[in-house]
Amino acid sequence: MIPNVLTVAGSDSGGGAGIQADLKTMLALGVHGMSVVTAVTAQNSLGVQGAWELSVEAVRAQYRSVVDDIGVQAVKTGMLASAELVEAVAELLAETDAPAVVDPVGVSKHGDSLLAASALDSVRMKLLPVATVATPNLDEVAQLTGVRVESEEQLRRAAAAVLAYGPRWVLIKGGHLPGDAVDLLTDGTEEHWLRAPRHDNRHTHGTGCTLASAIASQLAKGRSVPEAVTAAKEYVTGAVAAGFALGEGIGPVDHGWEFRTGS
Ligand SMILES: Nc1ncnc2c1ncn2[C@@H]1O[C@H](COP(=O)(O)OP(=O)(O)OP(=O)(O)O)[C@@H](O)[C@H]1O
Ligand SMILES: Cc1ncc(COP(=O)(O)O)c(N)n1
Repeated sequence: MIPNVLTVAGSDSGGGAGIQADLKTMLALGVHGMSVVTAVTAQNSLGVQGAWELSVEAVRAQYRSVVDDIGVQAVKTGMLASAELVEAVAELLAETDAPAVVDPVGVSKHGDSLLAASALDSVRMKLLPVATVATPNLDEVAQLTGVRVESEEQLRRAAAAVLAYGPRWVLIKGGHLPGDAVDLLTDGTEEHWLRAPRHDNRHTHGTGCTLASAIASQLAKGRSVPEAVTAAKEYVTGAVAAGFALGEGIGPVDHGWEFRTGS
């Protein structure tokens, strides 16, 4: 049986991040991808030119249509835009019997805000507690916990601060630190350091979305959290290495890099 994976996220018209990145990743990893659109963005390699969020009613209806009939083996969340949407999605996740990968998307790679400042408390108190794995980057860690990370050793402190809000596991993404691309996965007991060479490629639009939906895809296939994150890290590292020079600015990672190898 092919597992079903649901992404709850924003649309990126440029196709590098958000819903589009998630569905491409799911196809590449052999699962059936489905989507709940939370917001529509006008976006390209230069930045976000506009964003329009959907109503709570529209988000709930999409979610229920998928879950009630088709069923899901894992859910991934990305851009949720507002406190109302964060709270509605947290409630839906709490009712769903499947692992949830929560990417607490705050700002785009260009610095455009994708989450209202007034939603941060809802992320902390409602969304993080229902996450199987939360995957903040260093800016999101600082926004949510006040912990600033400037070196690998400080990733531990960041992880503890996020775990205090209740996710089962946290993956702190160190992609914005200099040197190797090092992430720390921990549940407060076990620690897994995921290290990959940094690819000197500016086409990294969508790395976070790609990693989180790859984790959800692997969890849906029945892998444990450490196994899923290890496989997802390999996939995103290959996608960054292959990144596309599309547009005038930051191009996307190549979600289909494995199909193109050797062609
Ligand atoms: N230049 C790079 N080379 C290799 N791996 C990278 C590079 N940049 C980021 N990564 C890896 O990509 C994954 C996503 O990390 P990153 O810190 O970029 O997340 P993010 O900021 O949430 O992404 P996004 O900006 O797409 O939201 C991590 O596993 C990180 O280590
Ligand atoms: C709809 C949407 N979701 C998420 C991101 C984050 O991705 P990035 O930080 O690579 O711009 C984005 N830019 N757009």
